[in-house]
Formats: sequence, structure tokens, C-alpha cells
Amino acid sequence: MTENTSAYHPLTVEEAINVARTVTNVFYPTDELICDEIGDGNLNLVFRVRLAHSSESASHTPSLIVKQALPYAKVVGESWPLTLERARIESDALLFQGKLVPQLVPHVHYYDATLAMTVMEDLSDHVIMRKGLIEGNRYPLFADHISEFLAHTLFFSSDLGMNQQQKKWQVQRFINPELCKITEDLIFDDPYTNSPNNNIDEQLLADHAKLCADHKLHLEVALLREKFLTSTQALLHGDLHTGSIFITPHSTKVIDPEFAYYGPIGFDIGAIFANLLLNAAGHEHWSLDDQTREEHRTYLLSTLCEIWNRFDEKFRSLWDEHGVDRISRTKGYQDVYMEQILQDTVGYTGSKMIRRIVGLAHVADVGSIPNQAAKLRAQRIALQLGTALVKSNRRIRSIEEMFTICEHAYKGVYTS
Ligand SMILES: Nc1ncnc2c1ncn2[C@@H]1O[C@H](COP(=O)(O)OP(=O)(O)O)[C@@H](O)[C@H]1O
Ligand SMILES: CSC[C@H]1O[C@H](OP(=O)(O)O)[C@H](O)[C@@H]1O
Repeated sequence: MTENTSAYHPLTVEEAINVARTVTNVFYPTDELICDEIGDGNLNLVFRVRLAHSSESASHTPSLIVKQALPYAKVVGESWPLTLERARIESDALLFQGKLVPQLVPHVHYYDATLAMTVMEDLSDHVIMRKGLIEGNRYPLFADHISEFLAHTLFFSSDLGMNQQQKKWQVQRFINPELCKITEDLIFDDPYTNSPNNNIDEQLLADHAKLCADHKLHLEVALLREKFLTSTQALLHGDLHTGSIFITPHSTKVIDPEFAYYGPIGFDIGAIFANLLLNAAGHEHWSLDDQTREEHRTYLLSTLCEIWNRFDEKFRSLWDEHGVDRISRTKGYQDVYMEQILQDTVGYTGSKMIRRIVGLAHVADVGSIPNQAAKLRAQRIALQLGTALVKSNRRIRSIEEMFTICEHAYKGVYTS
């Protein structure tokens, strides 16, 4: 590596090439390499290093990703400093997940604490799921893959699936206060007040005023926040939206676990559900006609139910086979535990939908709709559905009940 890489500094493309060449044996010393910074997320630099004469999308020519944390949030700038420790958390979480479900995460080649940098497998032969869904694509294996990811990573990091003393040390290893604070502010606080972080379209101001005045909603958000602050149920991915999932019809890879920490299981499942439902709302515009919109929505809602049902089945069977102690086999405990996860999932789904409409970081499924009237319709559907889910979370008993609330929202039942 070059001499000045010993202290932290943002990498240049030349240095990223040098790193990729030096710390792995993916390339021959004589290979001519090129590099682009391709990061489109809110926080980090992402370099793609590949052979100079390979094609952009080639999946079988050697290439690598070098991801580096910046000491601030890229989306805001240097005025929002952010710990570099998050790169260590991300790398550790990928390694932990990689032991349990190697087929569902990128392979980590190398991690450097000083440069806050992880060198990992290039997944450019996949597409970011958000993009694929906006284009109206379907992924028939996704429910199976993501439920596998969720069941294994959450079960085996919980007190049900690992030694409880070791788990406490692991909780310590994944303490992630700065990134959790972002979530606490952006999801559970800002959307319900006039925060300068918010990003609210003019035509939505009256809808936002209603959110700010809805005390029943605030109580539920306070309870969800309390659980986010205090529960150490399992090691979460922490930011499992469709922009953190690479996909093809045959393969699913979960990336970007820098928000990983020990928290409530429903938070991860809710992130996926919220982003499927936001995509459905966005298809107010992206679908060319009513029938396509209806079919896409049906596909998304049935995927949501399938994810829950498969997760429920897999988590229970891991519990039955690998539960670590006698008490976890207490009659009735499993049913109560799973129902609580479902209720949390519903609540976090709703709160994550709301934040993506009025909070700091929007999602392209809705935010990039060019037609203002269609965008406003999509935003209102998302806000009304999000609100309905948050308010009903503690009453939900089955995934079918959640499904019905979603269907009503898309049919315009919630309009006040
Ligand atoms: N392993 C990878 N393979 C290919 N592209 C990647 C990989 N990791 C990240 N990227 C690209 O970089 C973008 C940002 O990555 P991400 O990890 O989400 O960064 P951030 O933490 O800043 O959100 C992704 O949307 C994707 O385009
Ligand atoms: C100031 S961070 C905003 C937002 O960005 C993160 O997403 P990503 O890193 O995947 O782009 C996370 O969702 C945060 O809430």
C-alpha cells in the first residue's frame, strides 16, 4: 500500500486500486485495473475496482468493492460528524451473517480499522432491489431467501439460539450509539414535529400537521421507540430496506449492515415490509395502467405475507431444533413470542413508511415520481397506511389482519 494510507483519509481511486491489488489475490500483479466511485447511499464511499478491459456488468471477470466510511454523513456533509467505528460494525456483522447464511451476504476479503474500509465481493451482477421493483420486476425466490436470512441471523444471535452469557458480550461488541441515534431521531422523533431535518413537500404540509397533532399515534410511536431503545432481542441488520438488498431472480444478497445493533426483531422485518409497501404506493405512477398496478400490488402484498409465514415457520423450527435451554421450551412461550414479533413488525413497518415520506431521507419509489399529482397520491397512501399500521400494532393477531389493513389503504378506505 502507499505510504500515506497509514492514517485515516478518504481514499482516492488510485489508492482503492492499490488496496484491492495488495490485500487480496483476486488480481494478477500485471493486471491493468480501473476504479469508479459508485456510492449512491447516504453515508459512505464505495469504490469498484475491476480489470481495465472488462465490460461494465461482467459477472465472471475479477472485480472487488472497497467500501470506506467517511467521518461524516455524506448526505448532509461535514456538519454531521459520524463515527468511523461503523465500518467495524458493518464488517463484523457481515462476518457474523456470513457464517450463518454465506449464500445471502457478500464475502468479506479484508477489513482495515485505520482506514475504516472493507474490501468485499462485487455484486454488480445483481441489481439493487429498489430499482428492480420500481421497474416492476418480480423476484419469486425473494420471500424464501429473505426469510432464511431473517430466521437464521435473528434466531442464532438471540437468547434462544446462543449461550446467554456469550450473547451479552456480543451485545457489547455491537453497541452502536451514533447510528442508533440517527434512527431514533429520523424515525421516532423528527416526523412528528417541525424538525429542520424533515423534508416535506409543500402540498403535504397539512398532512404533516395532522401527524404532529395525532396523540394516539404519538403514544404508539413512543412505545415502539422505547422498545428500540431498550430491547436486546437479537442482532439486527438495522437498516434492511430494499436499497440494502442486491437481487436477481435466482439470488439475494443483503448488504450494508452498518446500523447493526442488538434490538427488537420486528424492526428488521418491518424495514422490509415498509419498503415493499412504499413501492406499492409508488406504483400509483410507475405502473402504466390500473391492471398492472393492481397486479404489482397483489404481488407485493402476497410476498409480504409469504415472508412472514416462511419466517414464522423457519424461526419456530430453528427454535425446536436448536433452542439452547429448558425454559425456552415452556409450553405456550413460542406462540406468545412470535405474536409479539408480529405486532412489533407491524408497528415498525408503519413508522418506517412515515419517515420515508416526511423525514430526511426519502425513497425513490415515491420521491422520484415526476408527476406531482401521482406523487402526492402515493405519499398520502403511504402516510395513511403507515399511520394505520402504527396505531393498530398492539391489536394485530395474524398476518392476514395486517394484509387487510394494507388492502384498505390502497383502496382508499383511510382518507381522513
Ligand atoms: N458489494 C457490492 N457490490 C456491488 N456494488 C455495491 C456493493 N456494495 C455497495 N455497492 C454499491 O454502492 C451503493 C451504496 O452502498 P451501500 O452499502 O448501500 O452504502 P451506504 O452505506 O452509503 O448506503 C449501493 O447502492 C451499490 O450500488
Ligand atoms: C443521515 S442517514 C439517513 C438514512 O440513510 C441510511 O441509509 P443508507 O445508508 O442505506 O443510504 C439510513 O437509512 C438512514 O436512516
